[in-house]
Amino acid sequence: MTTAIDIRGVSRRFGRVTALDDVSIAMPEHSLVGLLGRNGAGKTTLMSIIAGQDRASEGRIAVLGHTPFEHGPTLRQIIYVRDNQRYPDDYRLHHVLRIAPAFAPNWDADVADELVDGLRIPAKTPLKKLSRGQLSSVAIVLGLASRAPVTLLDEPYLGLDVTARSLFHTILLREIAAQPRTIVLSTHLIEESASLLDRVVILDHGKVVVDDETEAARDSVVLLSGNTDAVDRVLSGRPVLESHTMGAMTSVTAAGAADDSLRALADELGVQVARATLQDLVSAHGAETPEPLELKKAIRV
Ligand SMILES: Nc1ncnc2c1ncn2[C@@H]1O[C@H](COP(=O)(O)OP(=O)(O)OP(=O)(O)O)[C@@H](O)[C@H]1O
Repeated sequence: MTTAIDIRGVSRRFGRVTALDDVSIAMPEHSLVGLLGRNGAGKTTLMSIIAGQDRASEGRIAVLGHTPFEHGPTLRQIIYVRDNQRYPDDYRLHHVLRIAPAFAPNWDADVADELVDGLRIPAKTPLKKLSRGQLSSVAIVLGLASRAPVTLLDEPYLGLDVTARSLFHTILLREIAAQPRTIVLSTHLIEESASLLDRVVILDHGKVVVDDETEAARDSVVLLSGNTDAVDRVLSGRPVLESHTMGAMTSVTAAGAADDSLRALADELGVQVARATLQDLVSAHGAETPEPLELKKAIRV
């Protein structure tokens, strides 16, 4: 498996803020990677470095074998569309569509036209007057019609209506099949994009806390719910990432797979065992460290 984006020991500091802290990730070629995590986790900072628009304070990065920063041939292989893309004041859609092919050697005008129609982007309105969702639609046109070998989509769903999101998914999947590419997609609409993602990277406080295939990542934790004492017994010392207690009942997201012995004990004690959704996983890794259940029980007494 070839690595398209190779990130080794990357840190990025802004004054006293450490936005990325010793990040190492190998993103395989032609995979669709979800870059997930809480607000401020470091997703945009990492995308900017992959896109060659920013430099790491430490560490190194290779995109298709080269450091992207100020390396023209590599930059031409990358499209980066971000949530706050800015355009000159007088720009309308046709300006962007005319200029884009100069920056995107694989530009496909038919894909662009199909998206412009389907997403109902107004042609005559200055871009600075477009609604939030319409601006996201322009970014999606650029992101998909560029057919760039490395496509970075930062929050592509912001403000998009449900029909537009569905069209984006359909064309994204069709486009990947027609011309495979490595895609990094950052979003907070996790369940909506979960079925698209081959892999997930979850950042928290600038560190990688999950980097795995999506299904394996979901199986790296287990959800338990039931009587607090019974849940505590089933946990048998497993680390708890997130917990909620209401009265005598507790639900937890705990580290580790749901093996046979856990299931047997849970069954015996009347504790429910469930598989985590991707959203459960992201939420758990972004949660503050919960108090031990022992302490919760003590407080209740
Ligand atoms: N230019 C900058 N100067 C100072 N701090 C910055 C700068 N850019 C980012 N940061 C800080 O770095 C951290 C990571 O920010 P980043 O934008 O990468 O997060 P994010 O995961 O994309 O968040 P969100 O989901 O809210 O978009 C935050 O604490 C942010 O305030």
